[in-house]
Amino acid sequence: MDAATPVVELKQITKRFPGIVANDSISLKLHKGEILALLGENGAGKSTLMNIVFGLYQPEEGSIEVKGKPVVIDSPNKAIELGIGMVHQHFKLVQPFTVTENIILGMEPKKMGARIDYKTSVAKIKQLSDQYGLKVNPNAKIHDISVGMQQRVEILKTLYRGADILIFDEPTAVLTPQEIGELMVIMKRLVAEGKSIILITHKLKEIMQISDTVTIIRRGKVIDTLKTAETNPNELAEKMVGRSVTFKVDKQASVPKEIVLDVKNLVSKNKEGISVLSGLNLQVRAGEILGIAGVDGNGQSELIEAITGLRKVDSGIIEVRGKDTTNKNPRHVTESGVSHIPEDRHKHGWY
Ligand SMILES: Nc1ncnc2c1ncn2[C@@H]1O[C@H](COP(=O)(O)OP(=O)(O)OP(=O)(O)O)[C@@H](O)[C@H]1O
Repeated sequence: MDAATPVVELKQITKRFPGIVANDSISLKLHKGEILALLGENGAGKSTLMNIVFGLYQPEEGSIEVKGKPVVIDSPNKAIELGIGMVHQHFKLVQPFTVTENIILGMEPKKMGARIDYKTSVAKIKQLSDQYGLKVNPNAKIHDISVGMQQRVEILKTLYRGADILIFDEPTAVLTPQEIGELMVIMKRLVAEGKSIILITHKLKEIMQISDTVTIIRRGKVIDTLKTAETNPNELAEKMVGRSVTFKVDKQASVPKEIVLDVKNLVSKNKEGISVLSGLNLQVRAGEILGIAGVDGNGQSELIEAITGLRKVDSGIIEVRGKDTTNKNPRHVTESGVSHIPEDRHKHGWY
């Protein structure tokens, strides 16, 4: 394979679901040592495309070449065999197991009587961790390490299996700003060592910071492929949504009036008895927008569920315009004047 041959080339990939063309004749190329960002709004078709590359879906039309050779990727095992690894947005780790146990899980020898040499695995993981600056302790238990570190275990899992093409699915959604910085450094290190990366995202800042090339998809179609150095967030946003976008909001200072939502000392526990909301207080006044900041998984979803009646709370009070709606059903809450636009409209919405 000469240097100009893409490590992955998708040629006119089409994938249909009932009533929708999720991928419409998509072509793209990933070169060795490159970070290619796949940019698109929710529902644009990014995950479908990457699930095809990772062997989870089969396209109806089109073909794939890996390192210049036509391939059929009919399972994740086949993808791994071809050197393709996926770092999922939702980690697939067993909490009470160690880093090493998680990494070797599923790679046990098929031959009767053959055993995995745990010590050798630890040494190999240590070596990979050092080589790519991952700073992972092979003997740590997953439930004792941070989310950022867990993501690095997922990266190690792909490297351990010999991946040289890594797909990252919205990797920064679960990270703190500091962890995002660290991930960027790791991605740069991976490509410097000869790996190639596809980064699925809709975050323009990260694309500008880290990628070499951007392919924009909208409604299942490739809109454009641009060199990152030759574009800017405005152009990317316009191509992503299909109309001009302004980042400037002319906003007058709000004049908040009476309290319309009052949340007092809210406590809610999950099935394991761990508090997901621990004495939370907030007030929203008429005429104001209240923003809630936080990394995924810190109780935002549970708070929304509690307010909208989808989750029972263990103690505390929720009042809408002075009326107690604590632990009332969603219909009651809706009739009290609360509506909810869910984060994932496919999973929780009705349109
Ligand atoms: N298994 C499926 N069955 C039916 N329709 C699907 C399936 N998977 C995806 N779709 C549809 O295909 C379209 C593309 O979805 P896809 O998940 O690939 O988009 P995306 O760009 O990854 O968006 P997101 O960021 O929300 O995941 C959407 O309209 C979605 O509803």
